[in-house]
Amino acid sequence: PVTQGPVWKALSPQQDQTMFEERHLRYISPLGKGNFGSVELCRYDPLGDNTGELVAVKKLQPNNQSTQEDFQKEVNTLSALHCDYIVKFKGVCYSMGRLSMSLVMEYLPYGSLIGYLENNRHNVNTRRMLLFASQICKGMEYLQTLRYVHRDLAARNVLVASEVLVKIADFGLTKIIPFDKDYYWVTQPGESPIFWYAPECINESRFSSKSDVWSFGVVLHELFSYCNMKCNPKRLYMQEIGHTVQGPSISMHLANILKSNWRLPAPPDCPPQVYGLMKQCWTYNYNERPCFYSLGNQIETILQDDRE
Ligand SMILES: Cc1cnc(Nc2cc(F)c(C3CCN(C)CC3)c(F)c2)nc1Nc1ccc(F)c(N2CCCS2(=O)=O)c1
Repeated sequence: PVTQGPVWKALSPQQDQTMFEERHLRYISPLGKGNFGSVELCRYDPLGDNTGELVAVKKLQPNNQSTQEDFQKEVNTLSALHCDYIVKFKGVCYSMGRLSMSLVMEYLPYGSLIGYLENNRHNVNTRRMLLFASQICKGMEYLQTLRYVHRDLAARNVLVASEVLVKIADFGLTKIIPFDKDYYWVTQPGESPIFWYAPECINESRFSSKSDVWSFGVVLHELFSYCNMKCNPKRLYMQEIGHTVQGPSISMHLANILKSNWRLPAPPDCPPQVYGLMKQCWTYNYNERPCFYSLGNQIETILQDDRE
């Protein structure tokens, strides 16, 4: 007799942990809004007795930028990532009425790194910043091994899970590098965070893990500036470019000052070794930039030295 292979039993909604039924998803409060859509704090409470868990639910804001298809790609991306330093995917919720889908993720109570550092700058010391930096580095190293390019690494997209743990969030712009190349060429650059972009992203829309390394250098700058609005990257670049420059020519001016080797200045009281790391990330030629593995080791070394 022909032996039957394993018969995959279709999971029922209750058994499938990644299916969230809308009727049990209790809205609590808004967490954030942007051109990406909106993120809300909800409690998933199937027992109806408030013992359910808190979750962060991202709803798609159907507008010209992000389409249902992009959102589906974001869901697929996040559901494939399993790393302590990347926000956890929990599932999806289909609201049948509106035929729309929401992305359900773990809820990180401390919010984005920007708000956290602004509100806690007095009790976050160099060691803690380096701990956060090494966690972001490990998350990015994990992404790189899966051939993902984040393309929007910035302090606003890093969330604080606890006093000693941060996680990378928001994979709305993440792309997978095709198997036969080591970069991703973007055709439709939408709202671009150009002040976190490497030169090759500005000039050729060429994205790779090495351009994520450049953005990591800008995140280090934000970290060691305590995400202070007065010296955030956009402000510092615009001071150098000149506030009279407007619109599309900003990226040309930005590309020029980077070409002439101007870089963001060291944040106040920034340890020289840390500024040295930033400068490595901002090497003009992407082939000469360090990889996340090397950056992680250098951060560990600075943490060791700091301990002695
Ligand atoms: C997945 C996830 C898990 N936990 C959390 N916790 C969280 C907890 C919080 F108290 C806050 C704030 C803290 C400050 N007060 C005033 C309001 C609530 C908060 F903003 C977030 N947020 C998540 N996502 C999320 C939320 C909101 C977002 F704007 C963005 N994004 C931003 C750029 C693209 S983005 O979509 O990544 C992601």
